[in-house]
Amino acid sequence: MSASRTIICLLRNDLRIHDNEVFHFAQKHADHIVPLYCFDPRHYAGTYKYNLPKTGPFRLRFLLESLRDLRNTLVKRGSNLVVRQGKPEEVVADLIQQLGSVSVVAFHQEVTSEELSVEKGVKDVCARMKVQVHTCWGSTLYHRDDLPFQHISRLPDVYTQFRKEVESKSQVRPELPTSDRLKPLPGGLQEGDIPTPADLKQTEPLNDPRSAFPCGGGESQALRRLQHYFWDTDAVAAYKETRNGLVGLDYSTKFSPWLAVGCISPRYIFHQIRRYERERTANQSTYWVIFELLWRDYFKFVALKYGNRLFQVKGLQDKTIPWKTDVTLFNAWKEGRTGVPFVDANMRELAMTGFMSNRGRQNVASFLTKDLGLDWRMGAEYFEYLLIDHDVCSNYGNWLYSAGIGNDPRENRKFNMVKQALDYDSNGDYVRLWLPELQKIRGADVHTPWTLSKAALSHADVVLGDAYPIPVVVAPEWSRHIGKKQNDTGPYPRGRKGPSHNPKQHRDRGVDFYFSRSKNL
Ligand SMILES: Cc1cc2nc3c(=O)[nH]c(=O)nc-3n(C[C@H](O)[C@H](O)[C@H](O)COP(=O)(O)OP(=O)(O)OC[C@H]3O[C@@H](n4cnc5c(N)ncnc54)[C@H](O)[C@@H]3O)c2cc1C
Ligand SMILES: Nc1ncnc2c1ncn2[C@@H]1O[C@H](COP(=O)(O)OP(=O)(O)OP(=O)(O)O)[C@@H](O)[C@H]1O
Repeated sequence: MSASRTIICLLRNDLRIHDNEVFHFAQKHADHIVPLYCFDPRHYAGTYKYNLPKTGPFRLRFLLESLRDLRNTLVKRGSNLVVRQGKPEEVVADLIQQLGSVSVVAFHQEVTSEELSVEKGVKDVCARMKVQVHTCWGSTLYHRDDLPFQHISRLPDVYTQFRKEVESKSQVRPELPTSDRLKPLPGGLQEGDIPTPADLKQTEPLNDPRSAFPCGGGESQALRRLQHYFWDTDAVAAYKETRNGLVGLDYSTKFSPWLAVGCISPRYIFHQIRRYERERTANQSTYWVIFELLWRDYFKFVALKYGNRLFQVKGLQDKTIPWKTDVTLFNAWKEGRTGVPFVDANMRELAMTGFMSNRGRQNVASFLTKDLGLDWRMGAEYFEYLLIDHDVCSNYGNWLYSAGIGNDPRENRKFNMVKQALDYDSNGDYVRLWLPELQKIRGADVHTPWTLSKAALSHADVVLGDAYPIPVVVAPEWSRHIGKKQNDTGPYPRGRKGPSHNPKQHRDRGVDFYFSRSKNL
């Protein structure tokens, strides 16, 4: 009789049992399976350039919930989650030594250099200890091996070209089946405790009732979210119309935090969409979820193509831009105190909840890079710290795109903060939700407090430069939109003539007002 074979499944961003190739492989080839998660101390150190904490409180809480959920699921299926604190390459070496029966270490491959160096470390240990390594690919909709490009260096630099090629030439693979019972742990192995935030010297975040992402981590929650968004409410059938929303849970899928740690498989989402299209309705909205998931794929493949250039100041285009590193401006941006309400509301939402809409992210990124001229990596690292859904490729890829040194073929694209605010928060409700100090400014005037007269401000109990800042910058192009699309009369009661109805007057007064006050900055 051959000796018992144990396979260690090293889990990282694949915290699920559905459509999980690592488990699928181990179930086929092992007598015993060790599902292993390591709390890698490097994830709790500082970010690369600006030394911000690498894992913030919202993401940590979400991760701990995801691990507890995975452990429950594994226990129900006759297994358990083994948890250790330490570098994966060292933990794996200890386990191989301790168990004596390990034949293979299996894991999903990642694409960026920190993760690749962990993989190299694990491979080196395995080679030394004569244990095989089995690697899988499982984080994208389209499998890396199914891309229609001869080599990753041929990946198009423009998303639309990539999308058209994969959509016409590649197929999304079927999901892998999941076993009802998993092969057990080897005897005598301690599962280990899932740490608390305090064990990792982190704090427990508050629950803000305004959060657009009031959900918990874990595969069960992810599957429930899809059930809700697709099957219970049909919200997916209106996704394209609602996806640019700012308030509430259902304006977009909110799959991103679960996707980031692998609680849900993109292939599973894809096949559920196809089923929904067959059984309920197929429209632009159902397609658009796939369109957005393809952006996520694209940034992973971009990271494969460009390696560490994803993190470098000159970006993918090797462009030298004289970025500033002004800490006062950076702090104003971080804290939501730039004096530009649409930016500040988004930044405060992020700080209070770990989430921000896609519309918000595009705007605050454009503001940081184009209006403030700050090093894009300051923004990317701050997002890395705080975002509940941080995904290294999507985050750095989108930041490069916003900074104009990534995959955007258009030159000098810059968002107009006032136009964006008026288009996407036309009545100012989003801004008032996050900036209570501006609550009494009615309607869309809340987007441009610096253009209001002293009387209007005083009527709304706002003193600029005191409770709310004077803008740190006012871009000339904003004035084109001031006074437009206002559904309300601003801080004036209805029927009384307010100051904001004549765009020209408003513009002139706004600019004068700002520049007269700006001397005090
Ligand atoms: C500066 C900046 C930083 C970002 N950082 C991240 C990040 O760290 N992690 C992350 O998952 N997304 C990031 N995004 C992309 C996007 O904002 C989020 O994926 C989206 O807001 C998540 O909400 P949702 O799941 O409801 O998205 P939906 O609108 O429902 O989209 C469905 C899915 O498509 C994918 N997707 C949508 N838009 C994008 C995009 N622009 N790029 C890549 N994938 C996309 C996501 O997986 C998302 O869950 C960033 C965008 C910007 C502009
Ligand atoms: N998953 C990740 N998340 C965040 N940052 C990452 C990730 N992977 C890599 N990086 C960062 O990006 C950096 C890449 O930048 P850079 O090319 O300058 O590093 P390098 O290749 O180590 O060279 P150098 O020695 O010049 O710093 C890495 O050192 C790492 O800190």
